[in-house]
Amino acid sequence: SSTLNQPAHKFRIWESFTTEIPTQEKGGLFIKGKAPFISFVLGGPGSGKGTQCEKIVENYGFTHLSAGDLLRREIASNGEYSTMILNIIKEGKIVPSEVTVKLIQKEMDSSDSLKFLIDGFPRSEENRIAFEHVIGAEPDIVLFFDCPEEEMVKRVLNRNQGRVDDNIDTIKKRLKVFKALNLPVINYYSKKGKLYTINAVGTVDEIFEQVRAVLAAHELVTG
Ligand SMILES: Nc1ncnc2c1ncn2[C@@H]1O[C@H](COP(=O)(O)OP(=O)(O)O)[C@@H](O)[C@H]1O
Ligand SMILES: O=c1ccn([C@@H]2O[C@H](COP(=O)(O)OP(=O)(O)O)[C@@H](O)[C@H]2O)c(=O)[nH]1
Ligand SMILES: [Mg+2]
Repeated sequence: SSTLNQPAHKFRIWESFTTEIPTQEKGGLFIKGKAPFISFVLGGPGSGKGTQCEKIVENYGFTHLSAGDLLRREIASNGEYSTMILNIIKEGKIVPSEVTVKLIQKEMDSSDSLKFLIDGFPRSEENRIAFEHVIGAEPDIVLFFDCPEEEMVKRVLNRNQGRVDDNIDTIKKRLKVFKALNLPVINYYSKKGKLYTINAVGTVDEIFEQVRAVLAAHELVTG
């Protein structure tokens, strides 16, 4: 489709105007001749991002990158940033963009996928800008799971995955951070005409029908 060709087309134009070798960070995906479709998946804590991403993967074969999962994997690896990341997650704050974008970049660069779901990122305008600079791409669409706070709190407290941040104190902090830092990102994509708001209340299947409609409009449901 024309959407899928767009980034590659842009890159070829850019390439013809410069003799410089692109930096390793910038546009790595395009250097490999790939022009993947990228969807960011946003919504407050417990809004159902991860659950719906799993459904999208099952049905349409996207590659799912959960920023939170990548950070939790990094904690478990006991690397140089493990303690720092753990402390930030416990406080419901946002890990420095440098760390998160690097983890996402590593996954994207080592994948041959042409369809990525980036779940729970960008969580701030700083995150968003860092992604644009480092990856050299913007999302094609942004799915926003819109859910009332009481419902999000209820779901997170029932999640039962042993997460250090699924307690009432941290949830309150995360909701504040969501409103202060993530809503501006959502507004940004709304103004750009890339935002698709999904009513995140209802059964998992009811919500997935709305997601399906958005993906169908982008011709992403065939393979
Ligand atoms: N539509 C839904 N109705 C009720 N519970 C849900 C729904 N979707 C997800 N959940 C549950 O709510 C919790 C949070 O969902 P999750 O997908 O982890 O959200 P997020 O990734 O946005 O934090 C999980 O325990 C999940 O099973
Ligand atoms: O890009 C990201 C994604 C997650 N987080 C941290 O990881 C936590 C859990 O994120 P996740 O997306 O897993 O939570 P969810 O919204 O799915 O409940 C967040 O509260 C943040 O502290 C972060 O700093 N940057
Ligand atoms: Mg999640």
